[in-house]
Amino acid sequence: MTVNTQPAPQRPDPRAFGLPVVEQADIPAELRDLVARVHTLIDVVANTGADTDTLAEAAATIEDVTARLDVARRQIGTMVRRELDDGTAEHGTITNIVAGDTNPAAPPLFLQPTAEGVRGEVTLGTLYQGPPGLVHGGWIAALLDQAVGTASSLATSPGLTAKLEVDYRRPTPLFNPLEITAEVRRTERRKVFVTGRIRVNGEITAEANAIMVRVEIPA
Ligand SMILES: CCCCC/C=C\C/C=C\C/C=C\C/C=C\CCCC(=O)SCCNC(=O)CCNC(=O)[C@H](O)C(C)(C)COP(=O)(O)OP(=O)(O)OC[C@H]1O[C@@H](n2cnc3c(N)ncnc32)[C@H](O)[C@@H]1OP(=O)(O)O
Repeated sequence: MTVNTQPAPQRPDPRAFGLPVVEQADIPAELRDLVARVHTLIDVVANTGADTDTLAEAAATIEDVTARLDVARRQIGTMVRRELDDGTAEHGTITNIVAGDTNPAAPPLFLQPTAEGVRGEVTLGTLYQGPPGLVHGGWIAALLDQAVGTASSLATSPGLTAKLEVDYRRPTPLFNPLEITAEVRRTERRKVFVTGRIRVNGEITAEANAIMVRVEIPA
């Protein structure tokens, strides 16, 4: 059960904001496959030591593929509706940099409701590297922002991050499963106070305290 510190305000339908909504189940398997392959491609490109002929040939091929795909773009702000394990649903932008279904640059981090709030696991490679072998601090903040935002949205209603304070306690390593959790502490009018944590092998490497401000629902 999700923590509800006061009666849940009405959940806005993104269509009330003029945003299109795609059902997660309606995203074609071919697009998911493409996204996964491009995610691998980005990682390979970032780390390649291939010879210059191969690099030039690859660039030409990718230019061609890019032109073939860039024929029809989704509206900015397109949302995806995802069914969650507890039978509820959430909305997020389809290209969200942390969790977007169609974003090849996203890790992606999938969060599910728990008794306390939300929880997810993700393992990051060198695309997310800051110091050698370690996750970039900005990405640590991004993962935590996503977690506190989702916990707040599910427990109350969607909002924007007004404040995100991150304590970096231990280096967060690449290539290790990261456990990401967040829980709502309390609410005050439109403000939602949320704590988020990243753990590696049970040890907290980063902790965030955030204030989400719930968006007003248009009349
Ligand atoms: C917008 C379209 C939404 C569509 C909705 C539909 C569905 C969406 C669903 C999805 C979301 C689901 C999951 C989310 C996943 C990930 C989350 C990522 C989150 C982000 O990546 S998000 C981007 C970064 N984020 C911003 O881009 C915010 C920029 N900012 C502003 O847009 C304004 O600043 C705002 C809106 C924050 C407040 O503005 P405002 O005018 O609405 O409200 P106001 O100023 O009156 O503040 C009200 C009360 O918050 C207090 N307060 C305000 N700021 C504070 C601060 N910094 N520290 C402490 N308290 C603060 C005041 O003191 C007052 O408190 P009090 O009630 O006590 O008076």
